[in-house]
Amino acid sequence: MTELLTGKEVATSITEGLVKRCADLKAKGKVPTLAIVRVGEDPADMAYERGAGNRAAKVGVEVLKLALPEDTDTEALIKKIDKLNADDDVDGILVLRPLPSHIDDDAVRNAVAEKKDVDGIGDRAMAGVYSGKKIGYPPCTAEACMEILKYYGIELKGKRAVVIGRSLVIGRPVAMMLMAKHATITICHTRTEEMDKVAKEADVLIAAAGKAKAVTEDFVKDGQVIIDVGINVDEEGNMTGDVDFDEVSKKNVRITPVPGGVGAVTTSVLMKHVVDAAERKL
Ligand SMILES: Nc1nc(=O)c2c([nH]1)NC[C@@H]1CN(c3ccc(C(=O)N[C@@H](CCC(=O)O)C(=O)O)cc3)C=[N+]21
Repeated sequence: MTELLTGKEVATSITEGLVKRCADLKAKGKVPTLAIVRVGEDPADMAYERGAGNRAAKVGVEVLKLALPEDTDTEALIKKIDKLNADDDVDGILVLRPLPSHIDDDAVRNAVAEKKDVDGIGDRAMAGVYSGKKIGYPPCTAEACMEILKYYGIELKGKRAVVIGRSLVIGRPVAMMLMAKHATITICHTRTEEMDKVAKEADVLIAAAGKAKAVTEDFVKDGQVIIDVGINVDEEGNMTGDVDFDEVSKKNVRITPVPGGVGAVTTSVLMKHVVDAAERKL
């Protein structure tokens, strides 16, 4: 039987303390504020913006939305970010990515002030994840995966974790965070041979391929825990993960749904980072 590892209760447990912390901040004259910067109208970005907005409203975080046209250039985007860096009211900055290909992603990533980099996109934040030092914030999605595993009491020590995807946004950082919890990690990517066989050896499988239905029945075995990080939006606007859910759920696995899984937790982790950043200012 398939068991769903739903994000809702994980999200609730993360946001529980945040409402009071926000109220306390406001009593001291500080309104915790997140700026969301979006370039273009990618449906995954829009979904995140919507999800984050809803979560922020529940917690008491103020959201400032900045929507820029698809043809915005690197210089103009960095100028906007610099303004937010200098704005004392803004505690956290989330730049939705991937950015359009004409924009210099490296320059933008590192333009966000370290103390406002609540999604850990800058090199300094990444160094923190890789060295295990507390520098900045880890990427929210990677932390969301770890929160789900923790909430459901899934043992990592000595276990085999296979991550599908090597992106800076999720694949690499989540692998480091799994290793920090003493899992033995394998990272698969587009050039991996016999990926299905590698994936099948996992006790915990993290699907972050960035492709709908990339993980089929052949990738999974009974007893596996599957964390589906994918946010794919089809022509009809329906959101699906990277796992072929209908096929995979025939097996005896524990799996996160999409929507209602990792994404739902990501927005809560984001709010936690914003509240942390706001408190550090006082
Ligand atoms: N710098 C950056 N970091 C990201 O983590 C990032 C990004 N850019 N760009 C876009 C993608 C996509 N993404 C989502 C996260 C949560 C939901 C989410 O809240 N989903 C709800 C449904 C929300 C709704 O549809 O209203 C759910 O899964 O239950 C959706 C999408 C993060 N991403």
